[in-house]
Amino acid sequence: MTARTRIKICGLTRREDLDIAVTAGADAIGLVFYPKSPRYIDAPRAAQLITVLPPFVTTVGLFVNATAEEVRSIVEQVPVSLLQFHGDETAEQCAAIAQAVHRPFMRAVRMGSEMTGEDLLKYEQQYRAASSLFAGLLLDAFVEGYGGGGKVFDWSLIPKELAPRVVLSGGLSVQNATEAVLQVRPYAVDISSGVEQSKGIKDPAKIRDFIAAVRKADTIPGN
Ligand SMILES: O=C(O)c1ccccc1NCC(=O)[C@H](O)[C@H](O)COP(=O)(O)O
Repeated sequence: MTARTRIKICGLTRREDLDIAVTAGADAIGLVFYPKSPRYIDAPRAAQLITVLPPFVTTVGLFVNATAEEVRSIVEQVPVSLLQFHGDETAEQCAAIAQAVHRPFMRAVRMGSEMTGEDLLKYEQQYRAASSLFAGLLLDAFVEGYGGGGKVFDWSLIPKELAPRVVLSGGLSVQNATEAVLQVRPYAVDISSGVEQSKGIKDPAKIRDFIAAVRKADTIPGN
């Protein structure tokens, strides 16, 4: 029996999309609190959206270069259980904000071509040393606008020893989901544009097909 790859569906803005994601088996949902994103959701709408969330689904609040006060204001209105820092925040800034709002956090890494496996291992070590609230790295492609770009990066950059601790993100889709899981065997996968009809509007069939493709990979023994 292979491990069950966790699944995060990011950039949700509508209740019908959240219902579909949860029913299809998503383990986490991502709410983008970055005003410049086409998937941006404000705190009142986010709070309303997740009132229907059942237990055992992680709510991830996504921030880009937000201040501690901005994060605190959101967390006071929206019961997010995990923070995702997706901007240029330092380890110390992530640690301080996470500590201030008493939430664990993921650090998104924008995987430019110069990033090496060694760099990733050092990065993880640096964040673990900075905070006991550090929950892991989310590896995303390097795109303009910080994220949600629908672009894949070179998965071979991910050290085998690190793979079981990372969230693989960036340009995942129904078409490449099985291949991504079989090649990387990540702890989790994260997707946004690959399951959309348009930015911020998810596609029910793509969500269901993506989750099915990940589940199919989980049944295939291998590396
Ligand atoms: O989703 C966005 O619009 C976004 C904007 C700015 C920073 C981060 C953003 N999304 C973060 C995510 O975790 C996305 O799921 C991740 O970048 C992957 O997106 P995609 O390549 O579209 O699957």
